[in-house]
Amino acid sequence: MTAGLHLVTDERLGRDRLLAVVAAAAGAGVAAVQVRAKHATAREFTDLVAAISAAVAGRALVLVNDRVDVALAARHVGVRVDGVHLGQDDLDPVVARTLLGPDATVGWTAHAPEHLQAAHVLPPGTVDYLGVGLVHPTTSKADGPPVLGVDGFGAFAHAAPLPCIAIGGVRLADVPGLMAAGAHGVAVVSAISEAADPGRAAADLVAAAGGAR
Ligand SMILES: Cc1ncc(COP(=O)(O)OP(=O)(O)O)c(N)n1
Ligand SMILES: Cc1nc(C(=O)O)sc1CCOP(=O)(O)O
Ligand SMILES: [Mg+2]
Repeated sequence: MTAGLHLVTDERLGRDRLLAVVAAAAGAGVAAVQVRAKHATAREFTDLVAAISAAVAGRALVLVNDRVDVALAARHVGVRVDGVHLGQDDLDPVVARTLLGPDATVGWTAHAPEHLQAAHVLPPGTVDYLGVGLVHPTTSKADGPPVLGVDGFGAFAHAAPLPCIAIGGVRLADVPGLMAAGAHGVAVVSAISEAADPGRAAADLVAAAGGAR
């Protein structure tokens, strides 16, 4: 179930703080934890996915950012991994779906009209949701896509053939407007990871994004 709140892990955090944030967010009812580690080796990334999956302890989906090979490797050694979130430069989602199987969750980034065209011609059942941003400027991703604003997100979501998760600078105050604009859910890094009480922040965001799973 991909609706609701997604926590995307913050690569700026040390490992102990990161695992504490993930555990608190899972306890607060996030729908998914997406493991994002742009500078890790395949082995480091697989180890991190294992540690995060243990911290989640079955309370949320565990998704791997970018790397189908890492998702498969973690599964191979017995780690619960539910799927992947792929960008436009990552493995083709049709191939990812074939490799991961029909029960996996596959998310895909879309932020331009041509990405919507590509989503429209996907075989049914290939991608579960689209990640759409930026809603607002972000400090969590260098060279992010253009800012859409809440209204721009809503227009994009209404033209999309799949449920859309809003991402990029999303704060608690944005969530009601995004949900009203047609969001299937929201994804955040900073709004949880930078909070003084990540569990409280996650619980408030979960409630605003439609409640616990
Ligand atoms: C939910 C969600 N939406 C979009 C993204 C961005 O993915 P991508 O374009 O692959 O960029 P990186 O995260 O890999 O830098 C996302 N991660 N999650
Ligand atoms: C990883 C990522 N992808 C984005 C996109 O729009 O493609 S925005 C983003 C980071 C979002 O972090 P924060 O909640 O701290 O703004
Ligand atoms: Mg990516």
